[in-house]
Amino acid sequence: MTEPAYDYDLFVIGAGSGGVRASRIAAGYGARVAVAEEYRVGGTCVIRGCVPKKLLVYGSHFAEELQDAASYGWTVEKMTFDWPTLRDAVAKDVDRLNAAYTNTLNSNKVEHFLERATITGPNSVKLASGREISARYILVAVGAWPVMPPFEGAEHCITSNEVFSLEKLPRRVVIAGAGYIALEFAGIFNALGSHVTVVNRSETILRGYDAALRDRLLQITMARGIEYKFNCGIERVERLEDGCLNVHMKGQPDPLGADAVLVATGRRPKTDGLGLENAGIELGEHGEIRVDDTAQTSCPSIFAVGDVTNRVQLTPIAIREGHAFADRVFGGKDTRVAYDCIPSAVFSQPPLASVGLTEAQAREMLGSNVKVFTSDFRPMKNIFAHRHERGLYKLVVDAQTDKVLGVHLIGPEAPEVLQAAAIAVKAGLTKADFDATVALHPSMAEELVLMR
Ligand SMILES: Cc1cc2nc3c(=O)[nH]c(=O)nc-3n(C[C@H](O)[C@H](O)[C@H](O)COP(=O)(O)OP(=O)(O)OC[C@H]3O[C@@H](n4cnc5c(N)ncnc54)[C@H](O)[C@@H]3O)c2cc1C
Ligand SMILES: NC(=O)c1ccc[n+]([C@@H]2O[C@H](COP(=O)([O-])OP(=O)(O)OC[C@H]3O[C@@H](n4cnc5c(N)ncnc54)[C@H](O)[C@@H]3O)[C@@H](O)[C@H]2O)c1
Repeated sequence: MTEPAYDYDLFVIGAGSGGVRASRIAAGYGARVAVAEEYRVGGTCVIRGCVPKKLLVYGSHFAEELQDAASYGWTVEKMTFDWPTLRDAVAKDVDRLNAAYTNTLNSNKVEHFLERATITGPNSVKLASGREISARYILVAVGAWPVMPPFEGAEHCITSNEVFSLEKLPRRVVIAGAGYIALEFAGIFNALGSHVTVVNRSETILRGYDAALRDRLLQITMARGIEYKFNCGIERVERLEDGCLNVHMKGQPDPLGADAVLVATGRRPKTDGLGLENAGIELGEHGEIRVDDTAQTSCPSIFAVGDVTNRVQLTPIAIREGHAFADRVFGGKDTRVAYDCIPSAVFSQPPLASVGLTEAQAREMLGSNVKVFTSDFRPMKNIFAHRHERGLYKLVVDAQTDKVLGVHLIGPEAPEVLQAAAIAVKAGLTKADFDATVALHPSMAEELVLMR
C-alpha cells in the first residue's frame, strides 16, 4: 500500500474524536499512521467538552436529589458543597481517559507526536519542532475553538476551555449566549448555588429545538432562579480593584456585578495558521474546510472530518466521519455518513433531547399534513417530592403516511429516553407502531406510547 516516497500512508492532524477513530481504523487496515496533537490526546469531548461537562452535571444534580430526599424520608444534615473536590475529581477522570486514548493509539500502532502540525503541501506537514513529514494522505481533524466577540475587557472573561479549572466557585456568573454550552453551564452553576444571568443577543434560546420545549426550559429555569437578559449584548467588562467584574451591556444603564463571565457564543473551525493555503484547500465563509460527501477537500490527498468542517458539531458525528474516511480510503468500503435523524440533547436542568423534524420544520415542509401529539405530565418522582416541574413529550407525525417525523422531550433523563426513540424514527416507524407497543410501567418513557 505504501509508496516508498512517503513516511506514512496517513498523517492525522488532531487526536480528538474524529482523528483518533480514523487513525485506529486506518491502522487496523494495515496503513502506517501517525497523528499530531498540540494539546492532549482525546480532544475537546474528552478533555474539555462532553465528558467533564457531563460529570459536572451529575455532580451539580445532587443538589436537587438531596433537596427531594427529605420527601422520601432521608435527613441530610449539614449539606455542603466543595468545588475543588468536584473539579479535581473530574480532572482526574479526564487524566484517566487521556491515558486510555493514548493507549488506544499505542495498541493500534499509531505513532503520535505531542506537538502542533501545519500543512506545507499536498503530501507534507511540519511539526512545531521543525521536523518535516510526508504522507500519502493527510486528514485534518483539528476541531473548533470558542469564539470571543471583540468587546473591551474580553480578556477578563472565560470560555468553556477555562471553566473546568476555576479556582473558586463563582458566587455570581454572567453567561453570554443561549446555546448548548450557555444553558448547560447555567444549569450547573445554578444547581451549585451561584447566581446565574444569561445574556443573549436575541430572544431565542437553543435555536433549532422545538419551540414548546424551549419555552418549557425557560419557564422551569426562571423558576429555579436563572435570570435572562434578552436582546442584549455585552459592551464592556471591567475588573474592579477587589477582583470582581462589572459587565456593561448595550442599552442597560446599570452594569451587572459578576465573579466570572463565561462567553459561550459558538465555536469556530480551528483553521487559522494551519497552512491550508499551501495545499490550495478551500474554506467556507465561517472558516470551515469545504469537503464533499467523502470528506475530501479541494486538494485530493487531503481530507477533513469533525468540527473543522462545521457540519454538525457533535462527537458521534466526528467519530462516524473519521470511521467512514478510514473505511473508504484504506478499507475499500464505500461507507458514507447519513446526516438525517441525528439525535441530540442539551444537558440543561432539566435536560431536553430531540430527533427529527420539529413541529415548525414539519409544517414548513408538509403544510397542514402534520399531526402533533403531546404529553404534558408531572413525573411521578416530582409529584412525590412536591416539585412542580412538568415534563413535556411531543411526537410530530406525517398525517398522510403516519410516519413519526420527530420526537422532542424535556424532563428528567430525557436524553436516556430519546436514544431508543431515535431508533424508531430512523427506522421510519409509524404512530400506529408506537401505539401498538405495550407501555413499560411505571416510567416516564411510557408516555411515548400512550399519546392519543
Ligand atoms: C463544553 C463542550 C461540551 C460539549 N458537549 C458535547 C456533548 O455533550 N455531546 C456531543 O456530542 N458533543 C459535545 N461537544 C462537541 C464535541 O466535543 C465536538 O463536536 C467533538 O469533540 C469534535 O471532534 P473533532 O474530532 O472534530 O475535534 P476535537 O475533539 O476538538 O479534536 C481536535 C484536536 O485537534 C487538536 N489540534 C488542533 N489544531 C492542531 C494542530 N495544528 N496540530 C495538532 N493538533 C491540533 C486539538 O488540540 C484537539 O485535541 C461539546 C463541546 C464543548 C466545547
Ligand atoms: N450537548 C451537546 O451535544 C453539546 C454541548 C455543548 C456544545 N456542543 C456543540 O458545540 C457547539 C458550540 O456550542 P455553543 O453553545 O458555543 O454554540 P451554540 O451555537 O449552541 O450557541 C451560540 C449562542 O451564542 C449566541 N451568539 C452568537 N454570536 C454572538 C455574539 N457575537 N454575541 C452574543 N451572542 C452570540 C447565539 O445566539 C447562540 O445563542 C454547539 O453548536 C454544539 O454543536 C454540543
